[in-house]
Amino acid sequence: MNAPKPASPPVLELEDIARQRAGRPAVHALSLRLEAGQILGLLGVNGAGKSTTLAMIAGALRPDRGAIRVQGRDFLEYPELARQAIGWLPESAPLWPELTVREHLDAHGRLRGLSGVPLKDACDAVLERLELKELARRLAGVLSQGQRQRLGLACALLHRPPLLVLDEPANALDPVQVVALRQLLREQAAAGTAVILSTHQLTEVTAVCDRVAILHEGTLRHDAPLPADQHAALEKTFFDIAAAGRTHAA
Ligand SMILES: Nc1ncnc2c1ncn2[C@@H]1O[C@H](COP(=O)(O)OP(=O)(O)OP(=O)(O)O)[C@@H](O)[C@H]1O
Repeated sequence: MNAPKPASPPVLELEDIARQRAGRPAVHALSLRLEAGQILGLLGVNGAGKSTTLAMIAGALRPDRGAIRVQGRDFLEYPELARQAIGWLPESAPLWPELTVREHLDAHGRLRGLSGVPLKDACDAVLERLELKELARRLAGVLSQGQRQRLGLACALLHRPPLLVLDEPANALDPVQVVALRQLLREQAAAGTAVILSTHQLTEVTAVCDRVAILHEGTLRHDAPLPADQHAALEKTFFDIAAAGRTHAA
């Protein structure tokens, strides 16, 4: 008799992670799991700990405590995983003003082990998908905010990582590009990519996420699937959590 196949580990697993910033807890006792093909929206008021959480997942900030596993492997033991398994869009995409759009993509690809034809094909694919083809030779220093954001997204997608970590991905995008981004994220999820994104916009979450987590004062207060047509219910949950925090802080 065949032995039962072991279930594959979640794409991302956070186990009781915590991080202080400037001597104060920014993220506290945070645990969650993200499976292939899920789009998780991380909501929270300013300072709730969203960017700190995403930076820890991306390997840019080390947690003070807890474990981060990507595809079942401990992230702190295998930091190279960060480059290979994760596509990260930080809050403001760090770009070199004197490099062109294509040079950015080329550099990102090389850092992730791509070269030759696969690198060229990957760059062409994201230039096309993010509508950056016409801008390929333009210097990053003269891009508009929305174009910079699209270049940041292209860098995150380039090496086709199984996990996308996107901090405010709709920032600076015009309404047409916001809709295009939603479509892109749905495509990624349909292909099995797991996505975690932070936003202040409840509409972004209800438009594209199938699960929502709400962080408040560094603590996970809500983590639940998000069925379609749940905007009103999510709005109430979010404001109840935010208002309770205000009463507590007053
Ligand atoms: N570079 C830093 N140095 C010190 N403290 C920081 C730094 N960045 C963030 N913090 C603090 O950590 C806490 C969490 O901030 P974080 O940026 O993670 O929140 P956020 O939910 O992403 O907020 P926002 O929605 O405003 O971007 C806040 O109290 C913030 O002041």
